[in-house]
Amino acid sequence: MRKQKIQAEPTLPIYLKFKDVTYKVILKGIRTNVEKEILNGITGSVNPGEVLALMGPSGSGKTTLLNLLGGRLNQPTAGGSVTYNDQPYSKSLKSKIGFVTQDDVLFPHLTVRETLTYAARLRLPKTLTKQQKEKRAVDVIYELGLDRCQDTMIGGSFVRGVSGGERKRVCIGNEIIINPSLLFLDEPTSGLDSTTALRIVQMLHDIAEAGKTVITTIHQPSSRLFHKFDKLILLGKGNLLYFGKASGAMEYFSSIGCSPLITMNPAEFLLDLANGNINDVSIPSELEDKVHTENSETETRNGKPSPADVQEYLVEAYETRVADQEKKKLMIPIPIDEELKAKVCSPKREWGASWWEQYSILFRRGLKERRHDYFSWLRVTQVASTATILGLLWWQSESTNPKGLQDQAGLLFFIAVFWGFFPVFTAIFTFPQERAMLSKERAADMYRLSAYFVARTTSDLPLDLLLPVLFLIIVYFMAGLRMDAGSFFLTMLTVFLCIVAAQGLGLAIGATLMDLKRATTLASVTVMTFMLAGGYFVKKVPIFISWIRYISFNYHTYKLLLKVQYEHITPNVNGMKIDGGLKEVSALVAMVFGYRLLAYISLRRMKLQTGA
Ligand SMILES: Nc1ncnc2c1ncn2[C@@H]1O[C@H](COP(=O)(O)OP(=O)(O)OP(=O)(O)O)[C@@H](O)[C@H]1O
Repeated sequence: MRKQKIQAEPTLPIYLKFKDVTYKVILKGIRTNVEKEILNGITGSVNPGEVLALMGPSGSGKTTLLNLLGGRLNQPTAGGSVTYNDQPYSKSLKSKIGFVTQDDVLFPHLTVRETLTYAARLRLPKTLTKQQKEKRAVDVIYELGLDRCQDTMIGGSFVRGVSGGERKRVCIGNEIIINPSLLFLDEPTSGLDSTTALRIVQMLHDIAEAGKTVITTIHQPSSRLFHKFDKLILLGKGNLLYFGKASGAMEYFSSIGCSPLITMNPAEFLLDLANGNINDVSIPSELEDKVHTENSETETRNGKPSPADVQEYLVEAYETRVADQEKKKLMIPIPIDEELKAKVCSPKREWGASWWEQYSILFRRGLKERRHDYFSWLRVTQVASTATILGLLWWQSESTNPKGLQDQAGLLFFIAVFWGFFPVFTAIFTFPQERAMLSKERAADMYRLSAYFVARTTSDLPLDLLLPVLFLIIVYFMAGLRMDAGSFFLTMLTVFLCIVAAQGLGLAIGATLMDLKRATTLASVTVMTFMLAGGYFVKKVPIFISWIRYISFNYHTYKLLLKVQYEHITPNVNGMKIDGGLKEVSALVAMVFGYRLLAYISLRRMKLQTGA
């Protein structure tokens, strides 16, 4: 017999009501800005124990409405009222809301069990012990039927992992682990076969039966699936075409004169109507009359009303027959006492773990996830083959004569450039996936940004060392650089500082520019400028751009490498004075912190942009 289940937070019954919800976006035009109405006066409600489905054609505003109801679109262009137990949205609700987004944002290299355990440890309240949190993750695994794949990696585009349905269930598990009172799901069944989809919707039904409020968008449900929903909202181009019991939808539409002429899946019929497609659908005389009057003027529509006419008719019919009645229903007070009502608006935000716990969980998770990136054969081969080619080109090079010295300095310059370029681009390319995860987890208040940032920086360090060590061992001995332990380790340290500084710059650029193309362009231009100002090609840099040298990690790395290799034999190489070792080290250390700080500020700003 399995032991008693761990209860996360007790379920708080939440009655969600929304009245005349509107939402607009301002589209920037060449001359003037254009306003686009996305939602237009949506009213409805959903109670604990019910599943509300949002249906409508693509682009009808389902996701926008879901985000608004979930408190994820606090824009000034949103209107109307949304209340939770008759109270407005407050930040404390975040710990009671689960939000499953349309895209499955998960770390591909973690197993199902690891994913849910980390989520449990970060999200469950501090009052539970580590063992209790881990037990809760195991309970959720069994609840969702994921026990057979609990040790399988999630997988992604390049890694084979769990199936689409299992992945979706992991995403749902990530949210139900906190026992949310209010659960939002954006298209939880898209891309799944009908049996798996039915299993997921049945699961939502069971979750609601346990006293939770569930709201889900759904694209094209089968008829079996459609009957699992308690309430339904049908949207068409941002307008409300129906709100009420899902089982009463067909009756309502037949009462306004629209019924299927052949046997049809109700969902298919409703979507056809919302699209204005009335093939195989009987239409009311008012709509037919409209066609006759209009056709006598234009003669264009083969005796059928246009989709816009159908829409207009459905919106009007709802407005005149049902809307007022539903708005009145919203005025009825909810059947819970004041104390429970007040619980949704406590101003305190509670973290599931202390700063140190957050840091240590994120550190371990970062190591586990990114070690696959670092140990990928592609990267190891890339670095090892570059090192071998360099070793062969500079095979046992001499530094005892001026010609040999000049050649060898070229190798040092290349090392400074390679380890300046490579980490910037690695950071830019790996960040988009992480950015999606960061936005999602921060929107759910899983951890502090500072804990994430410090964990990310420190978990990268041991991994950052491995590839340069491999690189330097190959190049150093093949090219015959200065043979003593001190010089070898100082060279290593210099390269390491350069990498950490470059990574900070990559992170900062990646977080500032959301678009990968623009980020890589800016990174190329920046690193190229740093490289050119690095003192190899132009010794006397014009005064007005000489400041670039001070922020160029390539320049300081190159100078330090020269100092480590040739200080004992010559005062300058290619006209570049060998001096100021400590100055260069300080500059590199300052850049390590400076670029990281820039990255942190960019991440903070990114947080504001996503509204998280
Ligand atoms: N920030 C925005 N800027 C411009 N247009 C937007 C914005 N947000 C939403 N839209 C537009 O609003 C409409 C509704 O979008 P939404 O994503 O809510 O639709 P949907 O019903 O969920 O569609 P789908 O089923 O395809 O996911 C779309 O036409 C979309 O292009």
